[in-house]
Amino acid sequence: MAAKPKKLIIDTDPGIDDAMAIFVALRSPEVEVIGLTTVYGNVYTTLATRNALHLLEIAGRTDIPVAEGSHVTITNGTKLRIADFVHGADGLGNQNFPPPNGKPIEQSAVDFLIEQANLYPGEVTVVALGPLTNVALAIERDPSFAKKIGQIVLLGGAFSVNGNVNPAAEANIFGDPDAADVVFTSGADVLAVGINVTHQVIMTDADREKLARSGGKFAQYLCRILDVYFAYHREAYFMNGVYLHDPTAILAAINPSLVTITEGVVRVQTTGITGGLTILYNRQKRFAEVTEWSDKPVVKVAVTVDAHAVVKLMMERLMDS
Ligand SMILES: O=c1[nH]cnc2c1ncn2[C@@H]1O[C@H](CO)[C@@H](O)[C@H]1O
Repeated sequence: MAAKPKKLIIDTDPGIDDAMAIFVALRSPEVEVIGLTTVYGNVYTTLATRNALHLLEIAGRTDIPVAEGSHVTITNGTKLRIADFVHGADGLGNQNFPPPNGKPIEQSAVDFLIEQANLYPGEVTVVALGPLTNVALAIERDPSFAKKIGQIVLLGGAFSVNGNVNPAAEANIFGDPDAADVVFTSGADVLAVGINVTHQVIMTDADREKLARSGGKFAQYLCRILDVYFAYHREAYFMNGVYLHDPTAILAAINPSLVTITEGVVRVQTTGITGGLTILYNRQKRFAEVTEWSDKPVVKVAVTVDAHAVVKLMMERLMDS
C-alpha cells in the first residue's frame, strides 16, 4: 500500500518557477498540498496572493486555502527587492490574466503555519520558495513551532558559489537575511536547496517545445508564461534554457533521494556588502575560539542533485496533467 501522502504547505511568491513548482506538487501523489502561504520576492505580497489564487483556479484546486503573508521583512523593512525583471510585472510572464474569483482565508500566513504545525505535529513539510519572513515569524511567535513542523525545505542560499543578486547573495536570502538566520538557527529540521544545486537543473528550449507539444493542461499554461523567464536567462546568463529553482526544491521535498546533502551549521550575513551571504560550517575543524557558529543547531544543505531525474520528473508530471 502506498504511504500516506506527506502534508505540504508551499510558502510562495509566484513567480514563474513558483508556478511550475506548485503545479508539480499538485500532480505528485506522494504529497498533499494543504495550503499556500504568500510572501514578497518575485512580486509584492498582494500580487503573490492574487497569483496563488489564480494558479489554484487554473488547476481546479480552489479547495486549497491561500493565507496571505507578510508585506515587510522581519525587521519591518519596506525597501523590498522585487524580481519583476525576472518574471514580468505581473509575476506570471506579462499575460494579463483576469483577477481570481477567490479570496485568501482570513487567517494570516503565520497563524496558518502555526495552526497546521499544531494540528499535525511532525507531519507538515513547509517548502519555502521565497524570502523566509513568514517561517521566521512563526518560529518567533510559537516557541514550539521549530519542533512541531516536520521539515522546512527552503529554496535559498548560494553555498560556496556566487549569488544571483550579487556575488555574495542569493535572492531569497537577500530578501530577508535576518529571517533566514532565524530559520537556520531555529533547531527545526531544515533542508536548504541553494543555487549551487539549482543552477545544475536546466530546462532547455527542447524541453519547452516538448511541453508545448503535449496536451497537458499545466504544460500548456506554463508555455504561455515561460517566454519572459527564458528571455531573462538569455540576457542575464547568456543561455538558451532556464534554471529550475523552485521545482527542484519541491521535488527534493517530495523525493529526498534526488539530492545528496551535507550537514553543518549555517549562519547568514545580515548587513553590509555581503548581506545575504550564507556560510556553512562543515565541522571539519574545531576552532580555538567560540564562534557565531558554535553550539548552533545543524541543518542539511543540498550538495549534489540528479538533475536529469529532476527535469524528467517535472516534465512527466506537467505533461500528464
Ligand atoms: O537573477 C535573479 N535575480 C533575482 N531573483 C532571481 C534571479 N533568478 C531567479 N530568481 C528568482 O529567485 C529565486 C532563486 O534565487 C527563484 O525563485 C527565482 O525565481
